[in-house]
Amino acid sequence: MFLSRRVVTESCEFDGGVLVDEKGMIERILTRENVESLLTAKNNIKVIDGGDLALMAGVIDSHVHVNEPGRTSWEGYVTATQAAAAGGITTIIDMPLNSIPPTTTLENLKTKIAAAREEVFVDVGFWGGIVPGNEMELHDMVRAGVVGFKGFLADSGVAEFPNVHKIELGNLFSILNGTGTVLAFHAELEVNNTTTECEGFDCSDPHLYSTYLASHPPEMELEAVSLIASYLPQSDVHVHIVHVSAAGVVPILEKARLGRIHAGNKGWRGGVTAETCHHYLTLSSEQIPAGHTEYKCSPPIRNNTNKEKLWEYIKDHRLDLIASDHSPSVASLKSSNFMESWGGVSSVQFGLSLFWTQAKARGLKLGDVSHYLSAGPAHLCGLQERKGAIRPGLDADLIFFDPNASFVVTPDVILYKNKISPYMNTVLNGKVIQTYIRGQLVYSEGQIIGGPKGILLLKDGY
Ligand SMILES: NC(=O)N[C@H]1NC(=O)NC1=O
Ligand SMILES: [Zn+2]
Ligand SMILES: [Zn+2]
Repeated sequence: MFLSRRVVTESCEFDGGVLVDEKGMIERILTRENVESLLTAKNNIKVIDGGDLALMAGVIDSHVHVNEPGRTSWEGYVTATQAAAAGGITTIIDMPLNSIPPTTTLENLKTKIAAAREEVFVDVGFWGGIVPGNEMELHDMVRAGVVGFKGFLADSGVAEFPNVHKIELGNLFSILNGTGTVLAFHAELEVNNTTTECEGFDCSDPHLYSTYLASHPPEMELEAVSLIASYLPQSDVHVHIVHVSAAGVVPILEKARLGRIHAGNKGWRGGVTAETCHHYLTLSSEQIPAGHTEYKCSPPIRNNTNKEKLWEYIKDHRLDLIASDHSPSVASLKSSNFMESWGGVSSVQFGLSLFWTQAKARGLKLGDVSHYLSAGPAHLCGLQERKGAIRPGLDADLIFFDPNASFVVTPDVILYKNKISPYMNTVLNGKVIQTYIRGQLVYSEGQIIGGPKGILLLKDGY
């Protein structure tokens, strides 16, 4: 039995307890009064009392690049999942690219599974990847239990994961129709001579962030999302836009969602959703110093006005979930040159505190955290009957969180492999005190507890 003066759900907070069964599932939610009478009636119930700490559903980070096997000097299952546990994340979903092989065939998925098994400290699910020519693999990967597929519309940054071409989109949508899977897009499309290289525009100083920002204008996102939206009327596939940076994407998606709802789509959010990431909600282009490529990601971090617009959409429930897009690399790929450096921000460990720091300052509540960081990603990944909330029948993936504590991001608190961060030496509000997966303690006050207890979220037999 977990006790707290502040049990948090999406819709309310109360003084009470969460009773967990021997399989690690939530059996009952109790008010303090009912806790007292149950404990009086039964004296063999083990009690874990968090006192005034908030008891919340564990975070689900649906967008993490683990990179194992193949680029394990960048990240790996042990370090990524330990960092996740320390950050109050109880499930991550591994992105299909940057590992070698990428998760683009059933065989490759099995290679990933073999690398991950026995190594994970939180539960791990998998995205499959879409590249030109792997259409025949998609149904097999759905049967194995991938949560969905991610494809790019522009260069992915790694050679073994080429992007999908416009001409292939129609076929892709029809192949996935009726499978119930999710089709997620990295939505950037090269427009008006934009390129990721120093071609076609003034690139005199590649050490300035403004040079990189100018090479990835909002139109790249808007055009990509408009193109994807044009396929929605003929399809029932759940479409998800990952890492939205340009706020203008949101109204385009809403129009597409409305169209689908009018056409009778009964799926979650009309089968059209979008996420944004902690870096777009915390950082702005104005503050990025020359040469500091730990801030480089794609799509890029935009200006403060854009950031505040994203927050407006969050307050109005016009975005669906928030993820980290933890995409680390070795330090040697993060030089002072924005045009050449690896694009990816490392943050898997800090998402909850990053979000809470900003959300609290804007008057949001812990229930909003559970909505965007737990329930939303659970829904996207088809895990809503298993994870993402404090509700009877779900896994007891729980955290004790101190919303009033703060800490400084320093190399010694970072558990992911390459200790690079745009948040280095900054103060974050809200501290994860303990993390439990399926009722078992995996992290407590700075320490990982015991060996890997995570499982892989796949269909039976995989
Ligand atoms: N290849 C890769 O991980 N790219 C990621 N990095 C990033 O900043 N956005 C991405 O999609
Ligand atoms: Zn991406
Ligand atoms: Zn990514």
